[in-house]
Amino acid sequence: MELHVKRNNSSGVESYSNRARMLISCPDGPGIVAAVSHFLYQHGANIVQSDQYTMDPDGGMFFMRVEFDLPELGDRLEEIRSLFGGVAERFKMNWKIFNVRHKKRLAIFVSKEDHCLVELLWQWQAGDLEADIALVVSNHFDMKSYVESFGIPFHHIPVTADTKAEAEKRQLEVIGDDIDVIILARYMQIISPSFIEHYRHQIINIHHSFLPAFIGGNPYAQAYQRGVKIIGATAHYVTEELDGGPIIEQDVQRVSHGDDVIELKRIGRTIERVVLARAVKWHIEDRILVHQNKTVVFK
Ligand SMILES: Nc1nc2c(c(=O)[nH]1)N[C@@H](CN(C=O)c1ccc(C(=O)N[C@@H](CCC(=O)O)C(=O)O)cc1)CN2
Repeated sequence: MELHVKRNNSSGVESYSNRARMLISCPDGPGIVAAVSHFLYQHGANIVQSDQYTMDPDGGMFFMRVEFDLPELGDRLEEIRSLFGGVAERFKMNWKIFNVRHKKRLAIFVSKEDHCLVELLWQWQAGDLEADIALVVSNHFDMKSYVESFGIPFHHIPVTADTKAEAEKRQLEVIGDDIDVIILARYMQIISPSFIEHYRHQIINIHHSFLPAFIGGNPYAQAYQRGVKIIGATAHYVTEELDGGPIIEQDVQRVSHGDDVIELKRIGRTIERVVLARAVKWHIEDRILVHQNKTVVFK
């Protein structure tokens, strides 16, 4: 079987050897940007990008994303994190600092539909996804040979209503402890609350409708019955509320009365794969902050 040789999978990460990203959310107030930028200046960092947003300025929330270069980052990151704790405490911040060189590790879950998985594999192979696809998990064998042709481990873990708890236990075992994000690429199983608790806001699903329309199963059939003139897809973080998690990205496409369910699904597949890939890329690039059940996405 021909192995899909990775082209240009460097993704440029090597050229960012001292690049870090910081994500911050906290109660809004004066002086936050000054405190963060002063702290970074004090410790020899050079800010290369900075974005911020205030939700409901009167006593609302403040969100910030900063990219910066810091000499000897690898050796100094833990010290910087420890020192920043004082600033964070002063402003009651939730915050994270990421070393860009540490590529995120993805686990992709898939059932039988291939288009979203294929899109992610193509983008990864082309070097457009700055991450490592550590493994693919599926409750069916359909995608095994295709996944393994990329040199990626494929784990078949069957799931039934009666075996879901055991199956999820096995899934957690094969995932291990160093997966940063799980992508449900048309994985057609409801994830349990206990599994979600392990990976809060680290599981991204693609729902094949323009949420909140047509929640649950068979959204294209629902759309056809409703006689819609637009269909869409929604990428969201998975929560206990089915298809109700924080929305990351959406897109739509016009349709007409002459498009039956098969045609709606065909048109929808292109939307789904593009929307999911955008959401995964933004998560990998640390562009997404979640507050209550909404996201702030610094593009
Ligand atoms: N806890 C959550 N789990 C999942 C979510 C979510 O938002 N929260 N999104 C779904 C994806 N999905 C629609 O996009 C979806 C998938 C599966 C089902 C469903 O009813 N599955 C049945 C089994 C069906 C089968 O075996 O073929 C089930 O799990 O009992 C509804 C919606 C992914 N999971």
